[in-house]
Amino acid sequence: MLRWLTAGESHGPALVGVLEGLPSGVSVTTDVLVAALARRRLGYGRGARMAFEQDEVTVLGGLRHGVTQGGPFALTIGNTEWPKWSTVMSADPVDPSLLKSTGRNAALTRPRPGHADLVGMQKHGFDEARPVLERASARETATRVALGAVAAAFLEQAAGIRLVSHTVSLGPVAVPEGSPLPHPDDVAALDADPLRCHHPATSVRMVEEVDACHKEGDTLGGVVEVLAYGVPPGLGSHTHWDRRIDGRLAQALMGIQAIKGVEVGDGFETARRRGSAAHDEIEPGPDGVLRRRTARAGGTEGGMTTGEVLRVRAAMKPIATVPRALATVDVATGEVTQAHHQRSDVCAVPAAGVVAEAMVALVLADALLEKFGGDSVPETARNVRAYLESIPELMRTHIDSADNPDSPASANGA
Ligand SMILES: Cc1cc2nc3c(=O)[nH]c(=O)nc-3n(C[C@H](O)[C@H](O)[C@H](O)COP(=O)(O)O)c2cc1C
Ligand SMILES: C=C(O[C@@H]1CC(C(=O)O)=C[C@@H](OP(=O)(O)O)[C@H]1O)C(=O)O
Repeated sequence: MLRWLTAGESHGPALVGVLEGLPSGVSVTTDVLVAALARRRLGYGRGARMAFEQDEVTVLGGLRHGVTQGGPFALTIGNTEWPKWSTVMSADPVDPSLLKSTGRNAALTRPRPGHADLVGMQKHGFDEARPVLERASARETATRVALGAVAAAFLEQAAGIRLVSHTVSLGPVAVPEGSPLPHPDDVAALDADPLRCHHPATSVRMVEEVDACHKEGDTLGGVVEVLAYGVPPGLGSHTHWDRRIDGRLAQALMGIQAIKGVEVGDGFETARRRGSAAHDEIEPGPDGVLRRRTARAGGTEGGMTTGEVLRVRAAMKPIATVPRALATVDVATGEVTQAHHQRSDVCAVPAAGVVAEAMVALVLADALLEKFGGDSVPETARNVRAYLESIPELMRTHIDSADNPDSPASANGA
């Protein structure tokens, strides 16, 4: 079992992450984590903070000379803005006069609709939103991306699984249905695109949409898709609700700030189809192993991966801190007013794609370890191979691997 925990506030000294249950022998370096974090900061429409703050990664445990040791992997990501916040966010009590002098101490009593402010204050008995928003903030997703990069390294090294994510829609602008899916080799090109969109003409329209929104003091949401190639059949289980891989992916994706919907494969569209047009018919492939004619299910059946490309989508609502501030009530005075707003992202959909990719990596790494175990990468890899070879010949299915999604060579057991 793989477990991960994060701690830390948006304007605290650092974020903290622990990944426990990872085998030894995963090759990963601080540079890999830094590169993963840089990807999360990309994307057109992000606010001022992304430009001036850096992610300072320090690995504190579980890694030696670039190879995991089998113990908990622990890291911190320093908030370089900390010196400006060290009084407001001090762990220990501070002199109130000192607090006043920071200029950052105005009580946040005008909760933002769509953010955690009001309900967080109610729930915890706080009289302002600062302690709520500090932890509700998606700054925390930096930690998940760093831990996800370790999980992704394990997936690739133990089982040849590779991931890629992209933006499929932004507000009303969507990639046309039937457009080619990105491949993991496209990650660099996707990261270079302002919206992490695989369809250049749509990306241009998305940039225009962000600009229009920005001009009008508004914000945007959108939909991201994560693809995992090379996933063996049988991760997850049909036997119990909380073992289902689709359920676990949905929980992980819905656990990202602002994600309000998850689809596996064609998702809601599938519900509009007849059964004859909804499922993936099975046929003998030219290479003698079974294939599915279509990829509507998104690589899962019965709560288990099928060997097809795993395809999941997450829908992000528009950013809650709307510059053209939304109506609210000052909970200190009862006055009808506008929500507090200093700065915010117009749109963070490209970043959400990178976070979603990290969450899928963590869930798949957990499921891979559950099925195959292994205290070291070679042991897990050996178990994966032995399992694939054990599947009777007439039952073997093609695995859509990143090396060759349609090649008979990537059929399991071959
Ligand atoms: C990468 C990322 C960046 C975000 N940036 C902002 C932001 O700048 N301003 C904001 O109000 N919300 C932002 N959000 C969304 C809030 O964190 C989220 O709406 C809030 O935590 C409330 O949770 P909920 O949307 O799940 O209800 C961002 C979310 C993500 C995933
Ligand atoms: C700092 C990050 O994202 C933040 C997420 C966020 C929110 O409300 O979720 C609000 C903004 O922070 P602030 O209110 O301080 O400007 C974003 O910048 C990050 O992703 O690293």
